[in-house]
Amino acid sequence: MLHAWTVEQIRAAESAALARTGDQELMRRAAGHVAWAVCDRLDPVTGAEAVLLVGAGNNGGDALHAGALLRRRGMAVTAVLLDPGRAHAGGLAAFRARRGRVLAVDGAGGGAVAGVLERADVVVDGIVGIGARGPLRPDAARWVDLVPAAALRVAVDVPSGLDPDTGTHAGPVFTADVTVTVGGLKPGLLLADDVAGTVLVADVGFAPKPADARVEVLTDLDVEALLPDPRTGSDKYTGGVPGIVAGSAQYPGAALLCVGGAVRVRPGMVRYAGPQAAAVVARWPEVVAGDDPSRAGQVQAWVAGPGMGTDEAALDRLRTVVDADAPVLVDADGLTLLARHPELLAARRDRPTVLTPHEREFARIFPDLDLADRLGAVRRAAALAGVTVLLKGHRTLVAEPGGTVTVNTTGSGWLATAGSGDVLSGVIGSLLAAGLSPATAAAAGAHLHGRAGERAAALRAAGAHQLWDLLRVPVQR
Ligand SMILES: NC(=O)C1=CN([C@@H]2O[C@H](COP(=O)(O)OP(=O)(O)OC[C@H]3O[C@@H](n4cnc5c(N)ncnc54)[C@H](O)[C@@H]3O)[C@@H](O)[C@H]2O)[C@@H](O)CC1
Ligand SMILES: Nc1ncnc2c1ncn2[C@@H]1O[C@H](COP(=O)(O)OP(=O)(O)O)[C@@H](O)[C@H]1O
Ligand SMILES: [K+]
Repeated sequence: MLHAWTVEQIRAAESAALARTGDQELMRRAAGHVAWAVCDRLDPVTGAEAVLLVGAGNNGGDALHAGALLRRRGMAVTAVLLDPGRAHAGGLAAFRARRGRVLAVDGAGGGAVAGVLERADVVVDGIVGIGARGPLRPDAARWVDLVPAAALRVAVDVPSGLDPDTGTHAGPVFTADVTVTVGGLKPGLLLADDVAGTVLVADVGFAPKPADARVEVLTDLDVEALLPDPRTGSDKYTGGVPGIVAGSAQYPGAALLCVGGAVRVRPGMVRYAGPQAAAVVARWPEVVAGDDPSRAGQVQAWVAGPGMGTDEAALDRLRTVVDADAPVLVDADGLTLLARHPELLAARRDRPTVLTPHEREFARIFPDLDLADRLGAVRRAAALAGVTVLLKGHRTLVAEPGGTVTVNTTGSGWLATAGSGDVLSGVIGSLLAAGLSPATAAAAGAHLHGRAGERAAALRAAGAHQLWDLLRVPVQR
């Protein structure tokens, strides 16, 4: 498992290390990682031109020390000092000692900066790191806007303009190919991967405690360990029995897609209870199907919602599963019904429950929560409703009422296809039935679904039903 920490937590861990090791040494270590990230991506290194955007804090100090190292590798390096009087003294001395070129934006050098940036092979962003307050100020933002897209763009610690805690950016932001982040991951880097690029964690000798992290990422190995395959002595019930309430005359395909997700994640038994029983069995002969969830027999977790419609019959089925003792996942039309009947959601408070909205569905159920900050919104939603909330999107987030959020980092745009969410809810239903906790089932399901989406992209396999075959492909080691 990977962990991410807030700025406050990073600062607390850093201050202990500062007392032990001293800030110059930490900075030199951070700079070493930045220089390595640059050299590893350039060919040839010697003779390449780098520009450092240097702010007034220690983030600029990291960049200047990195610039000194790049000079040693034979690069032409120019440091652009955005606040020349306050540039980090130790960093500037190290950089000058290596005969780096310095331009001050408030002096004669200001006019030359645009030209230097235009020619750069590499731009290192040391404008601000975790000391940033609010959106980039205009005097810094103007240089970010001039960074050429063709250059290798390397951010030190955090891309300037990006809020490290939330991944939001209200104004201009340094768009990085690589972010070398110091001491530990920050949540914003996970959420705004389009801004942070590849994230490398620079180990400089301190790290906050994993147990303190409130943001996590599952890895392939974590998920694989959660999915034990059948063993000698297993029977069809030991893997858990999911029950699926999905599909309608209007959306028959949703029943097949959702059931398919459930069947293909774990063997065992899947039940179906809805108006598409005949079609489900025709496609999935292993499924035990009927039309009434109250007469479905033993079910260890219910999934209700994909394409089920929002009429009285759908509402009756939803009431049945909400009243059930088993864990329940509600998706799609089921969420629309919950928004109209908040008493149904209140009835699930503190019981194993997962809601899987996309942003429009989320806004219907939690109209007061601002989705500009998705991490904050999903966390508040879980706390308000007292259930696990999975917010879909390019970065799917899973929040549990205790406040921990799992960020899913697998996936591809090929998942943005009708019915792909139906497959996801079936996958998670199977994992819930297998006994995983709501948050773990949701996060592991999103991870598997995302990997299937990546394989779909590689194979150019269009259509949500293609995901069935791609869900349980063994991890390559
Ligand atoms: N303290 C240390 O010894 C270490 C610090 N490290 C680096 O130091 C950084 C933190 O350093 P600082 O605390 O000095 O803070 P920063 O360097 O991140 O930012 C402070 C500077 O940015 C300016 N600033 C703040 N908000 C701004 C905005 N919205 N627009 C434009 N300018 C803004 C401030 O006026 C100040 O000059 C980390 O991100 C990391 O890169 C690492 O080298 C590890 C060791
Ligand atoms: N651009 C994207 N990148 C990665 N995953 C995406 C993207 N867009 C959507 N997804 C994923 O695809 C799925 C779509 O689900 P949903 O919106 O419920 O669609 P449907 O209702 O048609 O099944 C979700 O798992 C979501 O996270
Ligand atoms: K930065």
